[in-house]
Amino acid sequence: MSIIAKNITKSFGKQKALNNVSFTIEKGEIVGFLGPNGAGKSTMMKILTTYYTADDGQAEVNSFDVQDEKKNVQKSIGYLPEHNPLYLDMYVKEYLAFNADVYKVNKDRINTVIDQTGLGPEANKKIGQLSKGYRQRVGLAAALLHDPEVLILDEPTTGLDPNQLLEIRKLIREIGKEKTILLSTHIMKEVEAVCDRVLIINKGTLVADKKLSELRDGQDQVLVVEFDFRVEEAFLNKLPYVILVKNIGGFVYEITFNTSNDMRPVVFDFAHDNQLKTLQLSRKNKNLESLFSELTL
Ligand SMILES: Nc1ncnc2c1ncn2[C@@H]1O[C@H](COP(=O)(O)OP(=O)(O)OP(=O)(O)O)[C@@H](O)[C@H]1O
Repeated sequence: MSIIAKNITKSFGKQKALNNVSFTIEKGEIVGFLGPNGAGKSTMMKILTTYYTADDGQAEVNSFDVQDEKKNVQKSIGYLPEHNPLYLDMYVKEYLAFNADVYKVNKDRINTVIDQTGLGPEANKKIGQLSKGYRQRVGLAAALLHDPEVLILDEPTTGLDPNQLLEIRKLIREIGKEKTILLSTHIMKEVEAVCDRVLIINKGTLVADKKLSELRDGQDQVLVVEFDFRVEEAFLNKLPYVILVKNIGGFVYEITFNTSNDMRPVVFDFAHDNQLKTLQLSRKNKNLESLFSELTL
């Protein structure tokens, strides 16, 4: 297991930033840490990176305890903080060499991480001359210098334009082939584009831990059906695989089925056989967006 968090609690004065949060992340996973502003994402990341100490609970990175084996945890982690602190007057290579000194990393690694993050064309410029997207690449390159097993990225695409955003996401996916990645964001599309799994946190509490594939191919299927006449809900309950029928106004019903078979033709035939006309029939899948708003509103 690359990351283990067990019952982590952390308060700032009266403000409980994290309340009994537990999760595990396996080697090689790319996990999105999703939550509204102030949910506790950065606090959790800072505990994992040893910047903060939890009030309660225990955490491990790469089998090292974040409290008792800080040095080993730091060696195992590459961290890109939310406000990536770069020295704008330094040249890219100079900055990476400076970091290599701090981490006592062989200078050969500089060219490797420059290649890995696609920084080549900009490597001889001053950081201050780079676009925000390239500055993020510098941050990623610095985080990768000591070849850590785990990358912790705090909102890595904030402030990037749509093209840079796609490029950085692609890069993260590429890096994720070799590393375990935990990245925080409040952009659902980001999680869908990059991650294998999502942890949703709200007001310091973990409210969901789901594989993206489960969300995509989930068993529950929700259909929104509009008939030309009122139908008793008990009548619609006769449909196969039905688990829930809800009238959502007028003659419109939300019907949940527990099957991955497409139920639209079945509902259409059922209506026809019972002298009903189907005015609308659409599939409303439980996607990340609906799950997120259900859990964090
Ligand atoms: N150093 C601190 N001192 C006092 N309160 C803090 C500190 N760090 C975080 N908090 C509070 O803890 C809560 C969680 O903050 P945190 O930064 O972890 O949230 P977040 O999910 O990362 O939010 P955002 O998406 O806005 O970055 C917030 O209410 C925040 O104000």
